Amino acid sequence: MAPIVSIRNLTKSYASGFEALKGVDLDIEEGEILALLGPNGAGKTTMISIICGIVTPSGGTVTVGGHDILRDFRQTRSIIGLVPQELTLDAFETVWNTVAFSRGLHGCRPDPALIERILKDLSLYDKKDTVLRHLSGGMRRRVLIAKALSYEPKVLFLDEPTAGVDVSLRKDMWQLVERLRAAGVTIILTTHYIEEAEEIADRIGVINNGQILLVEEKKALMAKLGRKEMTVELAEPIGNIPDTLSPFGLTLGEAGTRLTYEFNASGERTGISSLLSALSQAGLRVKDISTEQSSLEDIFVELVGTSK
Ligand SMILES: Nc1ncnc2c1ncn2[C@@H]1O[C@H](COP(=O)(O)OP(=O)(O)OP(=O)(O)O)[C@@H](O)[C@H]1O
Repeated sequence: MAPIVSIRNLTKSYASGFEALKGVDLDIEEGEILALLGPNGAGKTTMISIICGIVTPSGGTVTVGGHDILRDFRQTRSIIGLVPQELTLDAFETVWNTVAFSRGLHGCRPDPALIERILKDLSLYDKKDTVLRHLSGGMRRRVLIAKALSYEPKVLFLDEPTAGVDVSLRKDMWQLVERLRAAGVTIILTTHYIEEAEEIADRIGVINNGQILLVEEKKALMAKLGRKEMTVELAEPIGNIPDTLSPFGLTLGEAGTRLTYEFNASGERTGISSLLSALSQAGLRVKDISTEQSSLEDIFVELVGTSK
């Protein structure tokens, strides 16, 4: 199946001469959830803004649903929803009118039943007649999402949807993203919460200094780059690691009772059983064993750190 969003050699230089995007290539598949991770200033918002028609690209092409974002901007914008980072809402309008008006703006027929469902899904229905300036920041963020959903986009961009929101709203948001995916919506989100990407994304893209460092299935990424560590607690301390254990590349902790073994969790052989028998042959008694896997956060920090 052709990708729903296809980005080729996308560049952006701002008027200041700053190169925010330096030749980005990216395909986004229909129905997937892609999380874009990157430090502040990496170029995430610039990329999303270009796809949504808010910023003009300096070079390259982007198609959405097979349509060019510049030539066929009406078609592409009608299938894209954007929940921006900044809260841009009319403070004196009611929740209902804001959301219903957004649907009209996108040329869709009025559909009060749909608006009602969206507001209920976002726990906003009891606030439907409240003017926006009387809502909390978290509620206003929900209104931004309701606005973007009001015209039933096929592709939804969420630019840091949970920045500054409380834990319960974050969990609600994750559930909503799941429901939208089940309904076939493609979702691209940027986030600084790596835990969020780990929780909901199918694929992870890492962007830094205007370049995509990698795009990979979350599970494959964790398996490929994730290292596992096994810690062995010895019953009695040792001064040195016996020579017979040297092939395992162990490190000995300060107290002489903790041995650490690093292994590749996705490899055919982890070497754990041979290590355990070598320990017993060396006459070392094992008190406890634990393993730890590197998280997406460790992987991200390492990737961005080495690309500087
Ligand atoms: N209008 C502009 N004029 C000049 N430079 C800009 C403009 N907008 C953004 N930039 C610069 O482009 C770079 C990328 O910004 P962008 O907002 O795309 O990053 P981001 O990855 O979304 O960051 P954050 O995580 O902080 O939102 C930054 O260095 C920013 O200062």
